Amino acid sequence: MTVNPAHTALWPAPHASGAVDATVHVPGSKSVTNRALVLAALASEPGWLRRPLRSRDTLLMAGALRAMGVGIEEGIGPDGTGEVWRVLPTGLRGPATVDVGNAGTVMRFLPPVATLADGPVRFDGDPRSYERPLHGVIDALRVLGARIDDDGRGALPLTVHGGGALDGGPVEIDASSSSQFVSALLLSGPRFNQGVEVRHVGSSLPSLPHIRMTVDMLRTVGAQVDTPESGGEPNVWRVTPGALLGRDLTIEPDLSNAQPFLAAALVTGGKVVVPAWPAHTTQPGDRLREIFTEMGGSCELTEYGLEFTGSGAVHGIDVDLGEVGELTPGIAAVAALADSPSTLRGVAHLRLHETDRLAALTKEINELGGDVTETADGLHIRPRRLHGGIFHTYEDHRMATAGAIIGLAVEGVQIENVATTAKTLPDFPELWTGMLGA
Ligand SMILES: O=C(O)C1=C[C@@H](OP(=O)(O)O)[C@@H](O)[C@H](O)C1
Ligand SMILES: C=C(OP(=O)(O)O)C(=O)O
Repeated sequence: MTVNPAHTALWPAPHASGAVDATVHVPGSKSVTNRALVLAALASEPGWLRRPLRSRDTLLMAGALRAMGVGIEEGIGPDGTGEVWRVLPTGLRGPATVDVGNAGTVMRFLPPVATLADGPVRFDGDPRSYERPLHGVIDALRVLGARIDDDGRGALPLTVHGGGALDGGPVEIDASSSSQFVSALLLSGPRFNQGVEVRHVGSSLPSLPHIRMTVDMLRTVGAQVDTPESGGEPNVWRVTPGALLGRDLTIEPDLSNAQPFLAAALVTGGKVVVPAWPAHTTQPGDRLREIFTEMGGSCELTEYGLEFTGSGAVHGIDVDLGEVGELTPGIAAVAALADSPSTLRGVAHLRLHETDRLAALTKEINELGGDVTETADGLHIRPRRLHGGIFHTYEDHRMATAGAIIGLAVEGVQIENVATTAKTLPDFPELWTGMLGA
């Protein structure tokens, strides 16, 4: 077996010698970019994405759509203000091969798209992608009329035998392991002959803001969507069949990727400004304004962006993160440095994310001298004096950024495979050292 040297490399996490004071331009949102790509590919006319995120997950999405015949031209905007991608939809083609990497958005959002292709589309990905839940999408698509070959586990790898169209209609799913099952079916829903009606029948449903993001973006491209919030039944989303418009969309900064930078202000008692923080957004990262304020900071949202200031004190928190699970690693890192214990709840489904995030956070923080225990649905974190050591990342971008947060306050932390941040934030090491003025 060959070992990728990048995966074993150790990155000395910079220690902050004082309060940070920086403006950090955070690249575009992964979740918005990948939804925008899918919707543009399904539209009946060309569309544009301004300031898309260029990272492993979004390049995998673009590559997969290209493999199915979609034109995606990458260029620079006429005003020189950043990247613009022009998406030229076509009749979707098979045979095609899709590499999903370890991108939840690619492995879940694209099998429904592939049912519309005129031939087989083979899906494969990183070893971890075989373990991540996909049954909600596979089973639902079969009910809606699709032919899918998998190995019987309801997971990757698989082949969707696109027939050029899909009946669609009503379907029940259990999306308690991932909100992305619901988003996946809704995003392609307008292109199914009968649209789609998704009824979630599971015990809980994580990441609701991400489902709202899907609904909002569908409506922006002209789809008609009925939701529990618009007066419909609880846990039922209905998408009417119809053509989608090509739009000119500007992608918001990734607020979940803003997290480590805001955390830096919090743990060093400094100040970080994130320009272009949206006044209204469905991104879960917007909840950081409230969560990090409760943990000791304060913030001001202006037309320019978000200014977040640490007070010098960091407090523990008792919080249900079920709606904003992807914020858990960064919150756990801050909680390990706080002046009181924390309980993070509602995130059992994180065991099936990029890695088992609850186990990984527990192990890595404890190996630096911490006192973290796993609960059935989260973590108990009792802050202790931490020491340096290797912080393993398990090919999880948010483990790497969590380790960097701890490294600000604890000397001698080394992050193994910081390059794994390329999943959603390839510039992380440069942005981090830039913030610290190094
Ligand atoms: O739809 C999306 O863009 C996402 C939904 C969430 O997934 P889960 O509901 O599987 O947690 C989130 O954690 C992931 O980072 C992005
Ligand atoms: C869970 C995450 O990613 P994915 O889209 O692969 O599910 C994440 O980014 O925290």
